[in-house]
Amino acid sequence: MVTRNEPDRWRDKYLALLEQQEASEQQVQNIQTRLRRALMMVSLLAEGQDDQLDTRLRQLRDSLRLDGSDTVPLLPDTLLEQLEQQIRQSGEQSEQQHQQLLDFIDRACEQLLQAPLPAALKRQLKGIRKRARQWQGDANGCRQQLKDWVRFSCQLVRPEQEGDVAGNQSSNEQADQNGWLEQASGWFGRWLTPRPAPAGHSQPEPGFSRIARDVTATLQGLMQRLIIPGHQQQQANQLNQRLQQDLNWYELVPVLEQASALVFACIEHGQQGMEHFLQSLDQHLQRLQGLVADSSHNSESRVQFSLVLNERVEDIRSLVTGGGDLALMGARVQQQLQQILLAMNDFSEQEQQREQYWAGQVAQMQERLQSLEQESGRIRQQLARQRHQALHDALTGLPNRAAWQERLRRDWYQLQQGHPLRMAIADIDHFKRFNDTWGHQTGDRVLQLVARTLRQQLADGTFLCRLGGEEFALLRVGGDSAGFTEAIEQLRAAIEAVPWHFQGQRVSLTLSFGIARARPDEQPQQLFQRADDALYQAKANGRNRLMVAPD
Ligand SMILES: Nc1nc2c(ncn2[C@@H]2O[C@H](COP(=O)(O)OP(=O)(O)OP(=O)(O)O)[C@@H](O)[C@H]2O)c(=O)[nH]1
Repeated sequence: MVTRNEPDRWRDKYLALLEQQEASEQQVQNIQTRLRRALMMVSLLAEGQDDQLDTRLRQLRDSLRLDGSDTVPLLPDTLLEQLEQQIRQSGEQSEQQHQQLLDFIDRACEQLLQAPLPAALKRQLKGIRKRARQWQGDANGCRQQLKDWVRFSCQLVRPEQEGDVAGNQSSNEQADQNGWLEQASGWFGRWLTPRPAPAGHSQPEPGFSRIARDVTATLQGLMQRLIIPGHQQQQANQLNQRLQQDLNWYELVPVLEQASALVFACIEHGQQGMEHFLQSLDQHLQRLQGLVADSSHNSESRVQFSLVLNERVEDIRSLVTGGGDLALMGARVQQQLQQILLAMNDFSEQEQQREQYWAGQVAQMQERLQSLEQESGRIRQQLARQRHQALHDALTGLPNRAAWQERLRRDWYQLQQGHPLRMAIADIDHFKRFNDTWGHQTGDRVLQLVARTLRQQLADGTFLCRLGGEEFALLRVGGDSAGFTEAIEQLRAAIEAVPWHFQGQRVSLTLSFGIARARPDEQPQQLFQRADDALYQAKANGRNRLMVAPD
């Protein structure tokens, strides 16, 4: 067996160790290279979170690249410390940002839940909000939450690309949601999607110009509902024509301006009309107020109504002059008019009741008046009858001595006025013999026949009465003495000419007369006395004659 010497053995051992060292160095080199690459990649991965951190990472990468050797780079302590501090701060900031993001999603969900969204979308929103609260402090959860939120937002904008947004929702809910989404996504979609540039424009037309169709439809609806005054009609027609054409976004602003000007003009016109109406209403109410005030002196209800009307009219006047919101003003005026109507109804009812009461009173009064009239007529007739009886002789029907006195007073007044007055007293000759011969009743009958004959013969204007017994008296105002004497003579002759018969016997019946003309300076009894004296003379001279007293 060959044995190696000691030097060879140590040389072989050295060479083996050298190879082993070279292999180890190579391995370290490989590890360093891999570590450097890993560090580079990690620093690149960590970039983009914070500006200061990015700066430190760039410095780190520069340091890693600096020597270009395969040796381990010498990283400055300060850089490592700064990097460490920066990473700590960045972590805290990242946590804060995640928290803010979750808070924001939470608030946004809260606000969107107030919107009239379909039930399925609301459920989805509630899920997002719930998870946002669960995943606080969890970066992965935060990212997941952000993803959910973005997906939900995409559904609002383009649901057709996201498929079934509500999962197991009912067909009704689906229809409801689709309707809403169609409207919402259509609007957002049109807003966000640009259209090719119109001819003559280099820029594509912004997507929001598509909402011009919605604006046009809305404006057309508005135009149909507007009450357009005559002087604005032309402007309205022009606007309608523009709206019928396809508007582009360049025209949108001027059309909106024109529409708003028209709306303001219509509102202003309506307001002026309303103010004019209110003013004329005020004038009418004032007149009504005046009428009621004029007739409100005697009736409590009228005074009350006048007060109410005053108050309401003042309210309306302050509304009219106060301006303010037109609709509110109109509503208040209507309210005041309602109050006036109620007051008028009350007033009218009270007036009706009052009129009914007074109509009843008037009817009663009329009834009483009628019965009073009948009563007074009856009394009048009775009085007339009594007066007639008081002033007439019951046997002959001629006026009596009382009537004679009354007539003499009246005619005496005529005498004092300058009219001549004449008197005649007549007495039946030997009347006593009628009573004595044929009885008292025959005497009465003689008195009646004489009275009737005298009355028949007497001319108008001569007053005849029975003074009592068989004595009659006559009075005449005016005329002359000869005429009066002749008239008396005719009476005498007429009585004498009557062929009187009593119990088959022809009987002579005559009258004697005494005549006198009144003197202005004498009294009625003096005139009577002179006439009576003349009668006495006639009797004394043989009866059946007349005697005239000297004037
Ligand atoms: N039947 C009747 N007789 C009456 C009435 N009033 C008076 N006498 C009567 O008339 C009569 C009047 O008579 P005298 O005064 O004497 O006069 P005379 O008989 O008319 O005679 P002379 O006058 O002188 O011509 C009396 O007998 C009375 O009773 C009466 O109303 N009826």
